[in-house]
Amino acid sequence: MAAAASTATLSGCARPLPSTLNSSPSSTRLAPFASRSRPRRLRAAAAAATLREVCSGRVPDHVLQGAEDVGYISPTEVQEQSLPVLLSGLDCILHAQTGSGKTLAYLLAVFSAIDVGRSSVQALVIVPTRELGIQVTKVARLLAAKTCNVMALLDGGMLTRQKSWLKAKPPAIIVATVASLCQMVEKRAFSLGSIKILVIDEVDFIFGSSKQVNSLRKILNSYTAASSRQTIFASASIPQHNRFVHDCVQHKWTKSDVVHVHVNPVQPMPSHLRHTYVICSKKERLHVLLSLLERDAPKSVIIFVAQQSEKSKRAGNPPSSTLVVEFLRAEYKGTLEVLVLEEDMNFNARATSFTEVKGKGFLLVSTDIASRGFDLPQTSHIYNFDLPKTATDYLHRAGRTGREPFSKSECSVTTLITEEERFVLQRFQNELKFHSQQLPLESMFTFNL
Ligand SMILES: Nc1ncnc2c1ncn2[C@@H]1O[C@H](COP(=O)(O)OP(=O)(O)OP(=O)(O)O)[C@@H](O)[C@H]1O
Repeated sequence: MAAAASTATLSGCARPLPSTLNSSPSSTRLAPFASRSRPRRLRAAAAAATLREVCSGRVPDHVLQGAEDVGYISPTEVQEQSLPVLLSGLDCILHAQTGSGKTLAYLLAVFSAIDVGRSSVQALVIVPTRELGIQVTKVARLLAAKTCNVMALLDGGMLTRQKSWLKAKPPAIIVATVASLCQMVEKRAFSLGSIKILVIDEVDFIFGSSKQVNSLRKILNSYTAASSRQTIFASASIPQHNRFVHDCVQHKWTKSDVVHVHVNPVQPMPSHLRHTYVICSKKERLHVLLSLLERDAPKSVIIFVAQQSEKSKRAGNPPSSTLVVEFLRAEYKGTLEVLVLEEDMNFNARATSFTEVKGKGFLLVSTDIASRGFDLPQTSHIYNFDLPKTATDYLHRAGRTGREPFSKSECSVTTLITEEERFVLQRFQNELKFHSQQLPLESMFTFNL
């Protein structure tokens, strides 16, 4: 259907659109709710533009300079396709592969919307985890180049101290987790009345969390109103996205002319990842993992484990993370440091693990807490020690590697499964349209249990 529509007139748009909106690559689908029956396409841009050209006149120069200083010269595909929409002030659902550069795209929109001369909270970026919040804050501060304050209101933060800072000198931009934000608003530390732009990153994850969804609805509908702000939702996975676009308008989470920018709709999985799997028994798994690490000699690794169930806790079993970490600390002879990250750790320990993985080779054993938004571009290998629960979880775990946008070097994702789990992995393959190759256990591993 998208191929049939050749131009994007975007009926119902609140503001005049930049001329680049009439010319865009074929992979973008624009589905303004006002004309939902026919998703629209943009025509291909005449020539490759730089990030500065794409943002021309709409993003302050110092912000673009900051971006260039860290090497963001050419826009990634999602930036090229979404920035004309985002910088025109339209509400947007930013839907593109993991590692495709959505963060910079929405932060550029933030800087184009705020007035750094005003002393009020004007932009709010909501993230699901403290770790992702730290990362986004870092990029926002880098782009702000000290022209405005960026505050992180994150779970495990020093909220009492931040409350007085908020009152004394409101930051222009706040990056927050849902719980910490609501706590502050309910304590009347500040109001969201002057918010011009609201971004919700990993939106499907936050909406999918029973703990967070009610608070999120308050942020969207009670503390602020869609009519007085620009709203941006971002994720690599938005299941039933047409339904979601419909709900956005129906529940007034966005305005009615919200635009769905969907890059690579046919192939949600980044193409330069190599997927393999090994079939082994539960008893063999730790040894298989060790053999793979010795064989692959990875630069940096994330090993994903399942979060321990309440039932398993009650039965007094150790969680997978403990099993893997203790085994690797005893048996792994490589140079990478073995670190752990999981929900049950206290925030100081989480912060230490997060800081330590930055900037050096690591072997991080983590639950799905590291699967959303974590940007450690040096990660060359992912191992699923425990099978992810859903195809979406597989997608986000796999997307922690292959994150250098203009590099095509192959990164790998290896999943350890039992014979009975084979069909689950097959289902993920069908849903996400990727191929996974079996590594034969017997020819590769020489351990005796
Ligand atoms: N224009 C650019 N040029 C070079 N590198 C870029 C550019 N934009 C983003 N990057 C880099 O690409 C990597 C991935 O970006 P980002 O974290 O925004 O991805 P994402 O789309 O949010 O992924 P996920 O869905 O996994 O959260 C980061 O390391 C970032 O620094």
